[in-house]
Amino acid sequence: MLKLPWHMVLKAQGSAGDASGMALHGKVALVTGGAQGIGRAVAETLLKNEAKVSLVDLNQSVGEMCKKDLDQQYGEDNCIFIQCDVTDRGKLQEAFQSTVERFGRLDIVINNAGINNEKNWEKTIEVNLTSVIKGTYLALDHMSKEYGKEGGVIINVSSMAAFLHSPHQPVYTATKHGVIGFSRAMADASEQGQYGVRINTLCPAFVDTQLLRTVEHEETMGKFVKFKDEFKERMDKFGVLKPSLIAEGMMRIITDESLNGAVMKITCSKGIHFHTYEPLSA
Ligand SMILES: NC(=O)C1=CN([C@@H]2O[C@H](COP(=O)(O)OP(=O)(O)OC[C@H]3O[C@@H](n4cnc5c(N)ncnc54)[C@H](O)[C@@H]3O)[C@@H](O)[C@H]2O)C=CC1
Ligand SMILES: CC/C=C\C[C@H](O)/C=C/C=C\C=C\C=C\C(=O)[C@@H](O)C/C=C\CCC(=O)O
Repeated sequence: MLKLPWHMVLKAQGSAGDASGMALHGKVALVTGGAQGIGRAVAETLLKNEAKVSLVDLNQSVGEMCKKDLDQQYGEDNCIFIQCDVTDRGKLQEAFQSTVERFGRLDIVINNAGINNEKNWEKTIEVNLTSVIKGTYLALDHMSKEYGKEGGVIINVSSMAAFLHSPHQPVYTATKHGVIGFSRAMADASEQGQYGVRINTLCPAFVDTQLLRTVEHEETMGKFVKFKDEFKERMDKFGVLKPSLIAEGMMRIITDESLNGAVMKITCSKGIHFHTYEPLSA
């Protein structure tokens, strides 16, 4: 397999770039939480690289606006928007099925939808962890060679909160730890079971999206809102990333076929890099 350095192959989002941008022609991606923020950024980069994209999101109005914008930029037949609550197993299953029926295949799944709500912490677990598990299993239903499919790649979105816990978001932090553990275990299962599906995790630091603004509000932070000043100090200290850099990291995971079980970290201080784990000792 010819392996070009990934930056030679892809058009980064938002830049003219002189890369061929043909890397993903004919590929189909499903992005949960794709209507805004990080999900929209990666959807744009996927479309720029000639993939077809299924935007799966709870927010009907924002999702329809996102699709309208992307249609204008990339043509009307290259993305669809499916209104779906990822915590609704049946609806999520239908979203996957509709995507395959519309585009004929599925190659890339990005379980990105997430919330930050310490008041309704059960919902946070449902969206950030349980639905990532559901989305991973549905992705395997449509991509795994164990079911006669052609293989593919899954990106589950965690956070640097899994490496630098904070008193402001204990349950959010727990869900992001869980995403890493589940994804690494599933990557091993995929390798040993010869599913042909690479499963990787992405851990951004602070990113300039709507989610980051929830830290100000009692209705999302509950009693932990009293720690918001410390949280904002931490944001000042570590900096805030652009969604486009997260999209760049995701494209690297998608195009580097050597990556399975990887935990990519993206921070202002170190950019795109990977967490290394000590080998298990007896
Ligand atoms: N913004 C940040 O600082 C960081 C975000 N992340 C993670 O990145 C992912 C994306 O977050 P952002 O783009 O920042 O947030 P965002 O709030 O801008 O976008 C999240 C999208 O997910 C959708 N969504 C929420 N609940 C849903 C549900 N039940 N079903 C379907 N869609 C749903 C929302 O409608 C929204 O369009 C999340 O998993 C988040 O935890 C990780 C590290 C840092
Ligand atoms: C309301 C906002 C919700 C979520 C935002 C996000 O998911 C939370 C992020 C929490 C922590 C971010 C930490 C950022 C750390 C860095 O930028 C590093 O450069 C330095 C810190 C530690 C490095 C630890 C390591 O790399 O293992």
